[in-house]
Amino acid sequence: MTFGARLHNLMGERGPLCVGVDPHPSLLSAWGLPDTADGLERFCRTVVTAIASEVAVLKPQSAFFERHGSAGIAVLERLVAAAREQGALVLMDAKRGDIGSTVQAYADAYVDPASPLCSDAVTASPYLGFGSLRPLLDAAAAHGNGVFVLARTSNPEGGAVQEARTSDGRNVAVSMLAQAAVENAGIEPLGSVGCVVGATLGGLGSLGIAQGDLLINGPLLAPGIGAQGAAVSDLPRIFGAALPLVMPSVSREVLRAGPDGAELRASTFALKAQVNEMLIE
Ligand SMILES: O=C(O)c1cc(=O)[nH]c(=O)n1[C@@H]1O[C@H](COP(=O)(O)O)[C@@H](O)[C@H]1O
Repeated sequence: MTFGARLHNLMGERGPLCVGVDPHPSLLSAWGLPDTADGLERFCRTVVTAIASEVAVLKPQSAFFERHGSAGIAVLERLVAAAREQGALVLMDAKRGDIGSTVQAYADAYVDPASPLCSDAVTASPYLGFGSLRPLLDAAAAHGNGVFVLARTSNPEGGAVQEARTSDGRNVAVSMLAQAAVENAGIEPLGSVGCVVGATLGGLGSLGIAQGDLLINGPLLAPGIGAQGAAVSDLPRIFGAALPLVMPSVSREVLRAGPDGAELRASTFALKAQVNEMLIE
């Protein structure tokens, strides 16, 4: 089954909330854990036990594992396996991008089942050109996995690049959305090439993005809720008719509830309820 189909089904069963696994040093400390690979392992075990059977997608942020070197990567490998055992899809937040020949190696690492880091999907930066991601898009499709391409990121600096105009007059973010839509054209029930559009953006009009540009027939990852200042209630204004494609993504706002597993679960349920309510309205 394709990633898009698996995600579509699971979003229907569990709701669209994606929880990010971002073991910041400050969070490890707040949880009473050491800033070591062992601390990381215990952090991940708690998160998986508490919520991996409740959310559609867990999104580990690779950087927080990489900073612990090979021992951290080993923890990440175990996290991927444990989360999937609980039925969650894993979106590896690695934001990789390079020339095509190197992107092939990232494809081997993140979307090929022969790799211990293979995930259901991976985030990718298209800022060496959308076409440079071709080996990753092709490998993901061949293995039934997905790719999330950065379009308009949640950080304030993103606009300087992503709102720049391309030679055809569209802005860069819209051009990325349009190219993702081409990849997903005609695929039922949902394509496997997602885009990232921050939940922090206020109104799209001022960004040169029309709501119709968001109808890419693929998932829209919307980070920025909680710690970056956006709220679930901002989503309808930003996404409008594209709301059914949106996966709101939250890391610190949920993780702060730890280390108690029951509180972590309660914080996740509270956010899931907010998201479901917003979808019904
Ligand atoms: O690809 C992402 O997930 C991402 C894209 C983006 O535009 N903004 C963004 O914050 N993220 C990631 O989403 C997570 C946000 O974490 P919190 O701000 O703690 O919820 C981090 O891991 C970011 O790297």
